[in-house]
Amino acid sequence: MRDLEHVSEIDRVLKGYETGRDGLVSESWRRCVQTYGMDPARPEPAHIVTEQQLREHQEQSERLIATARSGLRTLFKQVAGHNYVLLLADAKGVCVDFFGDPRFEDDLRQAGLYLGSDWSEDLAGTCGVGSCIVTGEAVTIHQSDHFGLSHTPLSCTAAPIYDTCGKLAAVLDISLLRSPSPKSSQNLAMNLVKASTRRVEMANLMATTRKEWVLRFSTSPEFLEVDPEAAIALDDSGRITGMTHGALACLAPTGSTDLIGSRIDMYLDLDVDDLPSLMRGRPAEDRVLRRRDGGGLYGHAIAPQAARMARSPVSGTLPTPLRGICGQDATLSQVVSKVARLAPTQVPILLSGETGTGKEYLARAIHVLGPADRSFHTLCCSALKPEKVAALSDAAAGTLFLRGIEDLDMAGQAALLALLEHRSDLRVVATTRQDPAGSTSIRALRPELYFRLAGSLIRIPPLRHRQDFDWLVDRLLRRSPRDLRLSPSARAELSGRHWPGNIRELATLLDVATALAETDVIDLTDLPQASLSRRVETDPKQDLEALLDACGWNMSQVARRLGVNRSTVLRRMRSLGLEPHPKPRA
Ligand SMILES: Nc1ncnc2c1ncn2[C@@H]1O[C@H](COP(=O)(O)OP(=O)(O)OP(=O)(O)O)[C@@H](O)[C@H]1O
Repeated sequence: MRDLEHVSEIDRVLKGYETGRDGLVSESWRRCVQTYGMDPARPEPAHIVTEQQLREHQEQSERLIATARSGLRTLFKQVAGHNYVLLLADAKGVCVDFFGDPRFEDDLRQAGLYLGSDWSEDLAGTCGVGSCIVTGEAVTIHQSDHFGLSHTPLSCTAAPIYDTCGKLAAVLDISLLRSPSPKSSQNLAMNLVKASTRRVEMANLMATTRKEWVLRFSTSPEFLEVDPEAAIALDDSGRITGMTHGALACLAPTGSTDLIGSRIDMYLDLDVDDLPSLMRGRPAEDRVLRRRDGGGLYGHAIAPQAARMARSPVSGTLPTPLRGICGQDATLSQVVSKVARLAPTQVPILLSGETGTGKEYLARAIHVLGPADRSFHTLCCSALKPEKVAALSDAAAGTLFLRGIEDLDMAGQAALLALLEHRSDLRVVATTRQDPAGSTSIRALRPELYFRLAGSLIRIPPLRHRQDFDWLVDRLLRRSPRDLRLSPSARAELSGRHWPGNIRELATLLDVATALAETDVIDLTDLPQASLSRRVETDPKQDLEALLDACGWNMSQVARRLGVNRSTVLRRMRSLGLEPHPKPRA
């Protein structure tokens, strides 16, 4: 009787009557009859491929099966007690992996819930795997939703697994031989299967894109590191080379654009050089990504394995995390290429430079280039409590970042020494705002500690001495979702300022100017006064000489930077005993 009802319902649906079935089920029934020529009244046995064919299907999906297995085993453990079976089908619908209770093997085999069964829609009719392949969506095909009478006791929930190029690669199906009547009883199964496919895609992306950056997304900071919603892989130029299916919804929720091959800055206000700042080590709440359409989400970047293992970069081919440190500045370029060679080692590094010159920023890049999956521990040396240091004795291996070692008191020094004595797995990157050669506070450090901290000394020049000011301004402007540029006069005004707060001061000023600018061009009037210009104590001769160096001894350029005329520059030079060079220095 029930069989007759089922057949007559399919007949009515085909004639255009509304019977309350889900749209995707009615569509599939139509395909079964009109496209595949199936007859609902004729029971179809399960279609099982030969052993040889099964081997071929398994070989083609070998890598995906290997990646998926541990996730599927975990899922099976969660649902086994409720009599579910798990099938992994390939993109053609053939079951290539299977988890089920061996006690029901005969029943499962008969129902086609077994290795080698072919669940493609054109053979098996409306079913979880087949309909999922046709629609590309997660589906529940519950009992009489099935087209064929032999499948109507089953309840099948299936979700697609996409490869890293966005092509359907497999289907994960969770099925019950017998289930409670309401379809809603399968809502939990639907959530479980969707979460599992997301994780399989994530694991597959991580396994296949080892040489690229991976950027994971979450709409909540709490889940960013434990269960991200989606991820993409990026090459060095910021082009998307791989993705999980959810990335489309995260990056382009309103359009179904193909992400592969496009640049990340089409979707996010993000440059590939910014990726190191999205790595583990900063609180997830601070790793906000701004979408071009105005929305926001949280990002977690994972460095390419090749970059993490980089040994000695050929000049001009800096590892990605260091490319955002400097533009065309001769002094800083040398510093950065030295850092690139030191970074993959365990050598302690002491970074010196005025406040805001980017010492911590560089320290984080060094950390990224070290061994993978290590922690970044920060200690501020000013008023450092010995207990804070002692708390690190059980901390995970990684980088120990010491901010401002000139502020270390005796108790802090003793605690640090004790820590470093037994933690050779903590690589120290320390900073100081003073010149280690001339600083009395640094000279006062206990020598056995100093030599543990100052393996290699790296000096970061102040912003006013850098030749890549324009590059840095443009880089900082790109952080804004607006496409802003500086007018030439505003640029000249900024390049002439003293910048005692260095990059930090410049970044803050640009944030203010961006907020004030009424058009796409930041003009002189949008620039806040140089109110932060509390001049730092510097040697005027050394300062002017460094500026002359930065401008290749071009007087006019120096005059523009200082906001004075050329003759004033010449006068200052003479009064400080500096002679104009006959030709510009390199
Ligand atoms: N290359 C860079 N690109 C973009 N932003 C940068 C860069 N270098 C530094 N910054 C930004 O400038 C600010 C100051 O950098 P950072 O905190 O690393 O300076 P610092 O030298 O450690 O300062 P302090 O000695 O005061 O602690 C930060 O907001 C940082 O994100």
